[in-house]
Amino acid sequence: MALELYGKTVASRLLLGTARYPSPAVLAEAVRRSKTEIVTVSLRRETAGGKAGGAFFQLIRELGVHVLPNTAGCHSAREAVLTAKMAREVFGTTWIKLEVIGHHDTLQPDVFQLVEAAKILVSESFEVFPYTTDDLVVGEKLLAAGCRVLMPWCAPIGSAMGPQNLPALKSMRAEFPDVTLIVDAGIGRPSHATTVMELGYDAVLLNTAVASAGDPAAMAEAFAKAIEAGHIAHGAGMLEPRDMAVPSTPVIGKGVFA
Ligand SMILES: CC(=O)[C@@H](O)[C@H](O)COP(=O)(O)O
Repeated sequence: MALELYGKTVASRLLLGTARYPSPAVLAEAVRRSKTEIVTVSLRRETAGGKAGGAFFQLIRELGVHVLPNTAGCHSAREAVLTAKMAREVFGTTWIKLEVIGHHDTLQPDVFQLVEAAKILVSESFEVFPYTTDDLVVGEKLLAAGCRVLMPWCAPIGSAMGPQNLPALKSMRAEFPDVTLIVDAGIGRPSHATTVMELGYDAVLLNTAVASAGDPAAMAEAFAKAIEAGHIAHGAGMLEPRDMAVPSTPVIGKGVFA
């Protein structure tokens, strides 16, 4: 079944970041092979970098996918709101992936500033995708602010560590059964993506694991397949692990050779 995000429907459950690719051509090929329909773009990083600017944004527009601008690099609600407004002008979208970084080493979100920024942006008709921790109370506050999607981390951005707290991700899924939940950040391998999709997550957003792979386009395809596999497996109803062996071959009616 397709994924619905603020009224837009997409078939792919992979959202791809656009930073750190060896070249624009490799980025374009990775997007094609992944079959993603949504890419996230850092307005701040690109405008600050100078060299990319307009040409990079032009490339993104030509990919023919939905653009989810992000506020990467912002450290306060004020900065994030300003960046979101610039992104709305540049990309003509009310979607915004809201990142407000609070900790230098872990890039952990500042959840207080995040909630404040979300309230302001929702009141200004933005459709907010908040990058958050796996904290249930923060999740509730973001939903109360008007977010209809939550994007918990599974590990620090760029760490490739994969899910560090599966019980917390499970609780989040159980607590918010009707909310669209997208794991964002820290995924390192396709198997990590499958694991979170098997928990019933709706989608995965990742960047570094694809962009920094030896062959980013091939890795993008691997992630697309892994995410789809996890999604199908969740819907198919998986067995719970058991302590004891259960014979898979029936013993009734077997021949007796004394
Ligand atoms: C591209 C982007 O938005 C990142 O901030 C995002 O959180 C992805 O994280 P990884 O690079 O760890 O996949």
